[in-house]
Amino acid sequence: MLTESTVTFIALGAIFAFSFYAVLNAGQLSLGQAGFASVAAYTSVLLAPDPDVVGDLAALLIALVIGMTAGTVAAVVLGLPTMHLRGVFLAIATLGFAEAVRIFLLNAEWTGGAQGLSVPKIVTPAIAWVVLAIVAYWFWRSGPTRYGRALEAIREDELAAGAMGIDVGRHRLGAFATAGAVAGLYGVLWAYTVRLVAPADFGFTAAIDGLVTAMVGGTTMFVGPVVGSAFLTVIPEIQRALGVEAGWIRPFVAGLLLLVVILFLPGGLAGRIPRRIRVPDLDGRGSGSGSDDGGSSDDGADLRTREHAPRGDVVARLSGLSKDYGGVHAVRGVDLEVRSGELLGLIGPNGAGKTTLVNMLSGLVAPSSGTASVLGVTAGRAPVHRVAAAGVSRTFQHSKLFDRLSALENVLVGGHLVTRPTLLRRLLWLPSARRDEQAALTHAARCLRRVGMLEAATTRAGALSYGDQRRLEIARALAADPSLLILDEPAAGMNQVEAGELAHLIRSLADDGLAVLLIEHNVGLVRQVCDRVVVLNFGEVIATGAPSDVAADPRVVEAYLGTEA
Ligand SMILES: Nc1ncnc2c1ncn2[C@@H]1O[C@H](COP(=O)(O)OP(=O)(O)OP(=O)(O)O)[C@@H](O)[C@H]1O
Repeated sequence: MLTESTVTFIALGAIFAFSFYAVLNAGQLSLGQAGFASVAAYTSVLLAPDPDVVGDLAALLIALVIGMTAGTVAAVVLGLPTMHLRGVFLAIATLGFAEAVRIFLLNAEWTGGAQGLSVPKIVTPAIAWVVLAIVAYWFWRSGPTRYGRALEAIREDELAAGAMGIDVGRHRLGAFATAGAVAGLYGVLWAYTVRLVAPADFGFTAAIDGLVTAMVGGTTMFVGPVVGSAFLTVIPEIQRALGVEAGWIRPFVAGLLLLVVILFLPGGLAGRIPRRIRVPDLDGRGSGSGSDDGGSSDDGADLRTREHAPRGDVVARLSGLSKDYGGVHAVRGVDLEVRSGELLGLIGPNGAGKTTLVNMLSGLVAPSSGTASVLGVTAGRAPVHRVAAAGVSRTFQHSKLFDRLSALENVLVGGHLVTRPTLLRRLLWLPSARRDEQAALTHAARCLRRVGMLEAATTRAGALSYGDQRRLEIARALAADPSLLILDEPAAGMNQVEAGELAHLIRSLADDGLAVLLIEHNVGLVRQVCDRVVVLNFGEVIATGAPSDVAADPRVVEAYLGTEA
């Protein structure tokens, strides 16, 4: 039989685990939650009114609000200087913060030192579970929103998320602040459950406990923390029922479970629950069946969500653009214009500087000298998500898909810039949020259909064939409704039939009025589809012109195509 306190502790453990889930779901490993919880607990215990004066429930509610605010403020104050840190560096910095808070609380006089401060017991199992239900509701409703998907995209591939127009820094700080707020709730509930707030309860062991609970439960599904907490809290009960008294069994089993989860269940226990996403019925005949014919059934006009420059207008102007890496001149003094509706091929031998050039165009790499003006934005000065917002979308030489998300979810993230935020409206259950989510889904499904991949909508991106992954990257880039689409070796790894279909697709995109910059080693494909070709060699433009003229240029033949034979 579960005792009343076990039931309460399952809820508290789950709430604390949610504070880890909040950041792990966005790909950040923070161990500062115990610090946020203790700041929240002490602040609320010191500031909240006496229950004898205002009543138990009112006192607890005020304490929870104070605690949540204190936790959020602590997280933002810590997050601002540490958000550029990644992985283990962030973990160490946040752990350092939590330890500093603990040592301070231990040694300050007004905190009662190691003895702590006594607190009235107010929290009942019902209260703990109501708070848990509210926290779980937040994560349940926020998951399938534009915001929730952006966080998952950052977790899967931060660079690609930025290139889709997601402000990575702001979203990471948002996740961190959420972790602070939830840890704050936990700190207050803990204090008003155990009748005490003392530094020992918010040490390293507490942080690891929260992390293990979140990891074991699962960090990709909102029920994970509840599953993890129930599992780990119940272990001692089972032990007791079996008559085993050893106190080391729970931490031992927890450690073992963490090992098993990391080795065999990277998504945790709840990760085994399949994610469901309904593919919109685009033509009233089921999810794409019969219409998935490689892109002819959805013309470009259907995917338009914003105004574009008229055909022939310059969308990108590069002048004297150069990039040096130490002594390596990757790109040297490139002058180039790209126009709307033009399919421009960029070719050159390995190491010629093609990727570096498009990385500068898309804002990923700052030029050493020269300027690149792209759709009104100066590349190198604007962060990558601003360049994307201006209308630049791209694929990458090495696939940068969000592997654990389905094909449809990948494309939904691609539509970040052209869809409306739905988080607050979904929390309030407003019908307009449902309509907007449905519109985003339909847009994503159309993009998938455009590249002939609607039938793979629910397949995990990581499980797709190489050729399909390349097409999915194009669909994801198209979902942003770009004015300039940069394709970095899209045909790499494709067979001849697939490359032929791809050529047809790329040509149709330019015919729809898009400016397409195509980097490709497949010279046949470039000659077949491009209006104009630019050849780079050792970072310099050695030829520009119609594909047939460029192919006949002796410098190109020598530098790139080898001998004339
Ligand atoms: N981050 C970097 N640091 C140092 N050198 C770099 C970096 N990125 C590129 N380079 C160098 O710059 C040059 C151009 O590289 P880049 O990847 O742009 O060429 P590429 O034409 O795209 O080649 P490939 O066809 O093989 O992809 C190469 O000599 C490369 O080693």
